[in-house]
Amino acid sequence: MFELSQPLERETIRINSVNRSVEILDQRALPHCVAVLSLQNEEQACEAIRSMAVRGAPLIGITGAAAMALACSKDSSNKALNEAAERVKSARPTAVNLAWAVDKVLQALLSLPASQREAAAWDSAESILEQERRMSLKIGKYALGIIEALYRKLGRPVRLLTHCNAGALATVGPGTATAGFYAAHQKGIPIEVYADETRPRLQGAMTAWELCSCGVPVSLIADNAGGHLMREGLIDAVFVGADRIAANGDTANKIGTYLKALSAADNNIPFYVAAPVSTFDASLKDGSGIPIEERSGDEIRRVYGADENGLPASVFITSRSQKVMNPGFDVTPSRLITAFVTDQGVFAANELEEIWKDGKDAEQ
Ligand SMILES: CSC[C@H]1O[C@H](OP(=O)(O)O)[C@H](O)[C@@H]1O
Repeated sequence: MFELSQPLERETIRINSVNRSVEILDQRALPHCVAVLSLQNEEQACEAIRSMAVRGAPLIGITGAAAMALACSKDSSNKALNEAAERVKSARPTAVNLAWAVDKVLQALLSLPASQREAAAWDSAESILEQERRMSLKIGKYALGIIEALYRKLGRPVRLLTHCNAGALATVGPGTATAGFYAAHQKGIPIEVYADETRPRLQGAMTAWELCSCGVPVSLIADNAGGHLMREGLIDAVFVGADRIAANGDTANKIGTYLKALSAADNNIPFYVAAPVSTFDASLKDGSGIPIEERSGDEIRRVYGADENGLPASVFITSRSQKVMNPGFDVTPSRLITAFVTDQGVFAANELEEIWKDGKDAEQ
């Protein structure tokens, strides 16, 4: 069993620019089975993103950058790099981090002579990994301020709800939505986390697993229980991640996030979106333009887990021909979001232009 002694850091992906290798933690069978996959080429990296062997907006961005390095090692011509960029960006459409990272690497390479491109591609991928790790840690610092203020006000453990996995498993640091949870726990501020299981891929079970492995008190709940807990006064704040945030603050995140935001608003509970600047998309004025990924219907028809021997297994919970719909994300309007906790500070929706006035890559 893979034991987490501390938030995963650089364990979800390893990029080695010396031996030109990429290894990922295969998340498809977590927490039952832990496997590390070596990605040998761009195609394998794209499949890892499509199949959600790697998942989480920042992490798929980093994996996209690694895919570009693998592609460049094979063929560093303009044509090959541009074609690879389009293939990688199409692996999953909603998280803007993927396109941001791929385009960042592509633009860096096209400005160089072919002889310098391979080394630069691997350096760029490693640099993006390190940048996302620093962003995750900074988000934790700002989120800690919010949680600590709640603790001082309440004088008891702070009860926090989160949806999906915007944790260490979705980044290369202590996560985005969970970054403040880890920071508060490490500072000795008592918290109790409630993690939505998050049908259909049940990423929330991974949130519970990673938090529990680090000693953070966490309860896994059915998605439909979140509103009830809020109405019963059992939740003090909600922290979620994001896949793409439009200029007005409309936020795409895992399906079900919008329902949690509605419940929070109806019960006057603060609702925070935690995300690095790589998740903001200023080119979209609002959330209507955010592409929503439609995933395989089998994710609804089947449940994936482990058999009595701990080996990956799945069972059908519907007829094999059951018609289903499986949108992977929804959009929460900014009016339902209390504030955005970023690596550059905490911003209300009407302050977001502060984030990119110096350019999205304010941190070099
Ligand atoms: C910091 S992870 C952000 C975001 O990504 C997840 O989506 P998926 O598991 O499909 O890759 C989820 O929406 C998280 O909130």
